[in-house]
This record gives sequence, C-alpha cells and structure tokens, in this order.
Amino acid sequence: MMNMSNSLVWFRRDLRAFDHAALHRALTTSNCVYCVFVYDRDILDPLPRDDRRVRFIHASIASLDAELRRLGAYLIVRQGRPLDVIPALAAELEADAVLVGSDYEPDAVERDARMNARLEADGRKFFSLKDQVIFEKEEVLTLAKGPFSVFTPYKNAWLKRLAAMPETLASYPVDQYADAFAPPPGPPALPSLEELGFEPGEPPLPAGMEGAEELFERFVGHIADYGRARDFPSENCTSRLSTHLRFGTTSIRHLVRTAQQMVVTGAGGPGASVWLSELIWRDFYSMILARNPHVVTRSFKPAFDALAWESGEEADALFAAWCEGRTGYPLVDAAMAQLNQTGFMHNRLRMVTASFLTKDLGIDWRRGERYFALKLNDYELASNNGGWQWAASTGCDAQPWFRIFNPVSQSLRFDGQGEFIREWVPALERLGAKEIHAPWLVGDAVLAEKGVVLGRDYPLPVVEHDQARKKTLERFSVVKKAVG
Ligand SMILES: Cc1cc2nc3c(=O)[nH]c(=O)nc-3n(C[C@H](O)[C@H](O)[C@H](O)COP(=O)(O)OP(=O)(O)OC[C@H]3O[C@@H](n4cnc5c(N)ncnc54)[C@H](O)[C@@H]3O)c2cc1C
Repeated sequence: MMNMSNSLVWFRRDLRAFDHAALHRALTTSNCVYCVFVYDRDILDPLPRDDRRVRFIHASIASLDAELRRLGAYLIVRQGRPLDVIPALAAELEADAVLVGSDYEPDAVERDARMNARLEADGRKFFSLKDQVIFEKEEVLTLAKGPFSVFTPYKNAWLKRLAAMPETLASYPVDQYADAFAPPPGPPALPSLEELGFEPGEPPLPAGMEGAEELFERFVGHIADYGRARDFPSENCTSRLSTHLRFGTTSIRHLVRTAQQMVVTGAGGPGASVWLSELIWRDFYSMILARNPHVVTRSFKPAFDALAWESGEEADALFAAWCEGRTGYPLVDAAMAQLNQTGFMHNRLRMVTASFLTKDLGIDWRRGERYFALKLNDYELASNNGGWQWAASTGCDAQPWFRIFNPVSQSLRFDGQGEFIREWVPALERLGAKEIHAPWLVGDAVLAEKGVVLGRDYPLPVVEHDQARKKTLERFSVVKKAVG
C-alpha cells in the first residue's frame, strides 16, 4: 500500500483502539492519522429517545476518545449523513485516504460503494479492511470451491483453515505506532446524549473497551461450565459479549485467540470449544448474509416463500400479545419481559419465542425479526435473520419444519424450577415448580391460594399448543414436496 501523508480512520462497528485493522494500517502507512465517528442521523432519527443502544454507543465513544487521548490522539465526532460528512472532512483534513473496517450488511455495502465512488471522484482512496469476522465469505469454501449452507461442515472447514493460517488471529497493534496520530487540538468536546436529541441515561451493560474486558474476564472464569449451563436462562452463564461484538468494543480475534488457547491447553475445560463454536456461528451467518442478501426480505430457501402466514386483526392481536409478553405461556412471556425491560434475551429463549411466534401463532418470521431488531441491544442483521430463519425453518441448516418446540416442555426442561419465570413474571412468583409452567392446568382453588386468578392476574393461553401444531404442519405441507 502507498505511503500517505494524511489519512482518516472512520470508526463504525469497531469502537476500540487496540487490535484494530484500519487503525493499524493507517498508522503504519501514513504520516498523520485522524479518527472520526459519525452519528448517522438517518439511523438515529427514527429511534425512541431513550434507545438503549444509543446510550451504549455514546458511552463507548467517550471510552474510545479517552483511550485515543492516552495515546496522544483524539476522536473527531460529527453528526449527519456519512456520505456528506466523510468526504467533506477528508477534504478539510487533506486526507489521501479514508480507512474503515468492512461491513457486510447489504445497506452498508451499498453505502460504502457510494462512498468509494465519491472519494475517488475527489482523488482520494477508500480502503475497507476485514476486521469484524475471522473469515469473510470467500475464505471458507467447500472442496468444490462453493459456499457452505450447513453449519457443521462449515465449522470443520473454518477450523481447518485457521489451523493452516494461524496468522489470521494475529493482532493489529496500535500503541507502538501512536506517533503517527494527529494530536488533539484541545480538550474533549463530545456531544452529550441531550445534544444528540436523546434522554440522558446509563448504558444497558458495561460499555466501551473496559466494559467488554470486564465481561470477558468474568466469563473466562467459568467458561469450563459453559457447555452444560448455557441452555439454562436462570444460570446467566453466557458471556454477554454480543453487544460488544456488534459495536466492536472488543476484537473477535482477541476472543477467538483466547478461546482457542483455552481449548489447546485444556484450561477452558469442555466449555471453551463449545463457546468457540458459537463464535463460528457468528461468522457463518455473516457469510450467509453476505452471499445471500435476499435473506433480508425472503426465505433462504425459496420454496418457503410459498408459506401463507396468518394475517388480519386476529393475527395482529396475537402478535401484540407476543410482543407484550401476554401469551399465557409463562416461559415465552418471561422471555419477552426480559427483552422489553433490558434489551437482552437469552439464546435458548430467542429460539423458544421465535418458534412460538412462527409455529404456535403462525405469524411471519419477518414481523418477529423486526421486533427483535427494535429491541435487542446486540441486534445484528446477520445473526438475527439467521436465528429467525432457523426457528421458522425457512433458513439454511434450519430446524426441520416438522419439528415444533412445545413451549411447556421447553419450560420444564430449561427452567425446571421456574426461577427465570418467577424473576420476570411477578404475577406467578408464588407458584411452585409443578404449577408455574402451565398454570391453566392447575385447579382454580390452588391458584386462588397463591393469589392468582387466570384472565385477571395472568392471561389464559392465547392458543392451544396441540391445535396450533396441527395447523402449522398443514401450513408447511406446501413446502413438503420441495424439501421433503
Ligand atoms: C431468533 C434469534 C435471534 C438472534 N438475534 C441475534 C442478534 O440480533 N445479534 C446477535 O449477536 N445474536 C443473535 N442471536 C444469537 C444468540 O442468541 C446471541 O448471540 C446470544 O444470545 C448473545 O448472548 P451472549 O453474548 O451471552 O452469547 P454467548 O453464548 O456468550 O456466545 C458468544 C458469542 O457468540 C455469538 N453467538 C452465539 N450464539 C450465536 C448464534 N446462534 N448465532 C450467531 N452468533 C452467535 C455471539 O456473538 C455471542 O456474543 C439470535 C438467536 C436467535 C435464535
């Protein structure tokens, strides 16, 4: 790569100042490196004024600026449309190039193509570098050089490629090249949440690089048990790093390196390799989206576009009950309460609630996917779409269409004592482990003793599972011929 006098690193989903592909490249090839983050008004304007993700980003930007200042640098923060802001700033700073971490979501790909054209017209370069995945869409292929659509062979090929190319995990250091940073022109002048048009408030989880590291260190202390405990929401044993991975406040290479070392040395017990697999799922869905942008609006498998989902007033009422945690199925309602109140939902419960919406209520997965997109702190198009299409059986390597989670069995199996339900559905907190999973099966007298009247304190089930199951099997019979 050419040697540049000035360059501009545009931070997007990589809000950190260590192991950073674009920063490393800029610092090692330019005399003077500027850093910018743009609050994109097209994204911010439609959001609720108390949006939890904006709080997370805002706190992470403060942490990034502080770390850059420790290195003798600073973060320029602007608001507007990146396609206007970035070319103007690059001109103002006389930057030869703008460098970014690659983003694989279809809208971002289109925006970056326009950015590239705009900068090129001004005589500047645009460099997009792999940073947020270990392997991009062309890097892990079948023996016939085609794409994978099933996870396990993809994972095996991914691990094989990593073993053959261990340098893939090498860090992109920043500290030792810090001399090339442009020094701060004055003290920090970051916009407050109010100045951005949002209500003040705390982020929903520890933010910034230090927040990520704190969570990771805590998680590594019990990673050995992850394989067993990860399916039980009340054990709260997963890493909670998804939001940090979404915004790049941690580095995927750093996480994979650590997990892999713990697998090799045995220090991570059986849990470390299971956790590593979860990180590979993230690459898998990123690859699926990048290669199949049609999945954003359509089924991965075209035959499933023929499914006739429920619509109309009744379906709208059922959808509202699902969103608000009023389905009468305690585990589903507890999960939706966790999502609505915190912006997080445990993975097992994402599967249970997505299955309930699509296969018990017969509602289009796209409606659920959009609701999760609004609410999840860690919302990421690739994994959310992949998860929803998995649950709805419309995706690649999805749950077979005739396999339908029973919400009560799931509850008995993964929240046997009802601890998670009690935490999130206070109306049921006095019910015992035998009663809490299906309160409509408990006699009125027993419920009355515990202070619960169904239909008043807690809803009756909005559908009957066995009937819903039959309806779903009929609904999916249209795809039977195509997919067996
Ligand atoms: C319907 C549905 C929707 C989902 N939507 C999202 C989403 O918008 N954003 C998101 O990051 N994950 C999503 N997931 C995947 C998974 O539920 C979350 O990544 C996980 O619950 C986050 O918690 P954690 O960080 O404690 O995970 P951990 O169990 O600690 O896993 C570590 C990391 O691995 C990755 N990971 C774990 N499971 C998956 C998976 N199934 N697919 C892809 N990556 C995975 C995540 O980056 C996660 O942070 C979804 C799953 C389903 C079934």
